[in-house]
Amino acid sequence: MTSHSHVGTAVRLNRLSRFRDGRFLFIPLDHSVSDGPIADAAPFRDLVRSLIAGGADALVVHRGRARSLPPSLLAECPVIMHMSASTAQGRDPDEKVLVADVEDAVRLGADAVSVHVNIGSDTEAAQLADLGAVAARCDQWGLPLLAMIYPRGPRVDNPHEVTLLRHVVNIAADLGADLVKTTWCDPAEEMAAVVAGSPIPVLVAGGPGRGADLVAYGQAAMAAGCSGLAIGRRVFQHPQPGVMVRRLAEVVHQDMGNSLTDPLRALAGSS
Ligand SMILES: O=C(CO)COP(=O)(O)O
Ligand SMILES: N[C@@H](CC=O)C(=O)O
Repeated sequence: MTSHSHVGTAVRLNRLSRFRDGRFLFIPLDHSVSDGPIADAAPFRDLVRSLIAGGADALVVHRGRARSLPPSLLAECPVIMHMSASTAQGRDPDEKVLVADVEDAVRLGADAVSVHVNIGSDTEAAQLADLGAVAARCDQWGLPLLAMIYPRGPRVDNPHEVTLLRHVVNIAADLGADLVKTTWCDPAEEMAAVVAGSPIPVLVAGGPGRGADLVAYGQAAMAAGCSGLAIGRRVFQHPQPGVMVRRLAEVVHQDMGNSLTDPLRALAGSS
């Protein structure tokens, strides 16, 4: 497990890993702001139930969305409160702005916060300033910070290029994030160099529907040394999201064999 000088941060980082093995399967559901609704209200609650039952380590949601879910449900799985927003309809969808503060997360009972930064965007400087400010606030509260940091914008030719990805994960670490989520590397074997160059655990995002098998994708990421997966669309758009989470949980927590039976049993009971 990651070492951390702040006890609160270390305790919460442990909670973010269901089996306390330093591996993470996060399911981001923040797309309702960036891209549009994920599901109607009642089906959304059912989706959350199935993701938890399937074995997600934590869910990433915006502040208001978390408040719309039953506290009893939220108590079953750590929540990472997302603090950044932009929409596909905006003048510049790469321009992420802060829409919450760290104290909101504390009031919500969240176990961590996340901030999105697009390196190479026209507003990179403001997003970096936001990341640094949130990192300082997280230090005060002992709350882990997940940086979602991508090469994305008019100055980025290839967002999957290894040198660029090595740079962005180091920016996240240098500015004070505890975990970094970025995009996959192309070719995939070079992801190991991204992980090796990062002083903090690296999680890989899913991206929109791609041809390759998602489980194989997860296996390749873990084999490259990633500490986990943060996969949104390809999980919640799957015909059986709970089943897909279960398969990915087996990939992420591969040494936890028998322990996985608990969420699996819960999944069977909820279907
Ligand atoms: O973390 C993510 C969005 O915040 C990744 O989501 P996707 O897997 O849909 O790209
Ligand atoms: N953080 C994500 C939101 C969902 O897709 C992004 O902007 O890419």
